[in-house]
Amino acid sequence: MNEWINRLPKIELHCHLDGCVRPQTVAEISEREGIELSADSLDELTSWMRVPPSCTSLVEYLKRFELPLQCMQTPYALERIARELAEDAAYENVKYMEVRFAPHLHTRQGMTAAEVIASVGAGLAAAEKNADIIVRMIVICMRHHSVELNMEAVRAAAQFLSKGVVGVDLAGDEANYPPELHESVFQLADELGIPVTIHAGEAGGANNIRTAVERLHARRIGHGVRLYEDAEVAQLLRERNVPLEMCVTSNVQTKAVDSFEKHPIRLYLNRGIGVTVNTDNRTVSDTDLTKEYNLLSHRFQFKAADFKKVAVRAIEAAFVEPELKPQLLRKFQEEWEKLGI
Ligand SMILES: O=c1[nH]cnc2c1ncn2[C@@H]1O[C@H](CO)[C@@H](O)[C@H]1O
Ligand SMILES: [Zn+2]
Repeated sequence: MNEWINRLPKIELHCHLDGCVRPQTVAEISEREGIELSADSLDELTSWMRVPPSCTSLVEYLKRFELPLQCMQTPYALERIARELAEDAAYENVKYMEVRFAPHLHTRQGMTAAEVIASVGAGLAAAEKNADIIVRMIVICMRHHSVELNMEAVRAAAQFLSKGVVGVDLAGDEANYPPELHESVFQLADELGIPVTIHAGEAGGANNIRTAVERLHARRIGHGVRLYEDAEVAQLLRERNVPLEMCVTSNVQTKAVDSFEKHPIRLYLNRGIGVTVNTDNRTVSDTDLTKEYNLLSHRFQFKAADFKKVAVRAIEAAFVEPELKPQLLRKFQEEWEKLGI
């Protein structure tokens, strides 16, 4: 571990709320709400919430969200989990973060999508009061949900624009649900003026990245690991200035790449593709942003200049109110100066 990496100012654009729940919090909420969990100890619970080393696909990876979701069905739970995630990130020196979640995965006990968003927003706002961090929300549409339900999610997101929500996303099983199924959903998002990011090129090919940009209005791409398959799509991203939200540990676990050695993050950075560094899911992937930065330092020869470059790119690509960006950039510059980099 390098001490200076701990102290680097950080920014995260791709982080799922339900993939980042503290196991201890799941234990306490299940106790409080009388939810029966099939784990006898905190260690066992923690191992159920993490992806096993044997994971072979995104579909298998996605099964790990069922347990935390059982404990994310009330305003209390959502508010607390959101606050804790923002506090955990602030502790790592994350200065700006976008937290994403699918409102319709949290309606099992009768909450509406708007109530879900309001609860998460309240938790994030509480963390902002106590720590030096700005946090915004991205509303996720799920690939296996109907177009109608996803349109409802987009309309709910629109209600919270400039009240914490800054974008919408499409997530879930990419291999079985191609992006074009939800073209009309993101057409609506565009009409409502909501910025779009789309998970693509993770469990599907580079063609999904093209579809996301050309037909679903994506301004950023979640993962985009398989961009290397098609030089024309890479050129499209450069021309339109569309960056990738890369999550190296998660990408190896879901087998978007076979191994760390084969991960293209360094290649993309060298070739002028916009690269940002993210965790995806802190608990499910057993990581945090500091671990990801250390991984990049040790396995991908990331130096201070590279970390600065990805941070500047992430500030540019952030969906936050544009007037906050100069202030954010200044904060990063001050911290870099303190570190002498
Ligand atoms: O890397 C990913 N790729 C695709 N879908 C994901 C990934 N991580 C999480 N989710 C999905 O997004 C939902 C809402 O947060 C999670 O429940 C999970 O199903
Ligand atoms: Zn993701």
